[in-house]
Amino acid sequence: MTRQVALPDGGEKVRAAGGEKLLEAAGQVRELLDAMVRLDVRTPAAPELVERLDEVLELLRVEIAPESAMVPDLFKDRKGDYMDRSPVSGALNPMAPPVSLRMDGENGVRTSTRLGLPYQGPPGRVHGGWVATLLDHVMGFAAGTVDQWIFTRSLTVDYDHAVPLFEELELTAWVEEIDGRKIWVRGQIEAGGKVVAQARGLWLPPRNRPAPQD
Ligand SMILES: CCCCCCCCCCCCCC(=O)SCCNC(=O)CCNC(=O)[C@H](O)C(C)(C)COP(=O)(O)OP(=O)(O)OC[C@H]1O[C@@H](n2cnc3c(N)ncnc32)[C@H](O)[C@@H]1OP(=O)(O)O
Repeated sequence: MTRQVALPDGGEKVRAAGGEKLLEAAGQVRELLDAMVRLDVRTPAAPELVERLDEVLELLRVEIAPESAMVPDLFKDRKGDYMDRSPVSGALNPMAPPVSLRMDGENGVRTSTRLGLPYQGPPGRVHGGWVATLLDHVMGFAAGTVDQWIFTRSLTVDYDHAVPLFEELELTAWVEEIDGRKIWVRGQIEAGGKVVAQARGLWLPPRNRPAPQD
């Protein structure tokens, strides 16, 4: 198995393919998500919001692909386009903060991000599930192989301190050990120069990859 890291390109390919406006729209929906969790329940803007969003959804209903068309074939399709829709680093997925990754030496990846209110768990802190998601994602890329999919088999997270909202978070992940198919990875999140969460995990490719056709 070739272990080679391939990082998402932050929407560069989407832009090159003429998707500039769609990226802009994804940014607007991201802003909308943030606005939704900051509105008062009795906001007088609600009726108009419903009406306008209804119009937007009507516009999209004729354009969107069926769900099944958006699920890549595990053994055939390339990962690149799919990554633009990822819930963590997908430039086109408004749920994604998004997190854009860069290399950190030969065996690691690094990123920084800042999470707002849609990601709140305990007051002022990032939801623990999202802490694990961020680590899982960044560690998955550190483990990444370009020639096939790779899955998290085990992930143990230590929540050492609060992971704060509204502050720059530094995420790093690096390969600790490779043992045949098994890739062991470590990851951590720092805030204000202190490690606030750390993780260790095991990544594996699927076992039953079919033989190449030609
Ligand atoms: C441009 C794009 C690039 C993209 C890059 C991609 C990055 C994507 C980033 C996104 C990231 C998002 C990430 C996601 O969202 S990944 C989504 C969440 N994960 C999954 O869905 C995975 C579900 N599991 C499986 O599909 C299978 O289990 C897999 C395929 C992983 C392995 O099935 P396999 O058939 O191989 O069998 P096995 O599972 O029994 O076990 C295999 C081996 O492992 C050993 N073992 C297990 N646990 C432990 C343990 N705790 N300590 C020590 N050892 C442990 C175990 O003993 C065995 O060892 P051995 O007997 O073989 O010696």
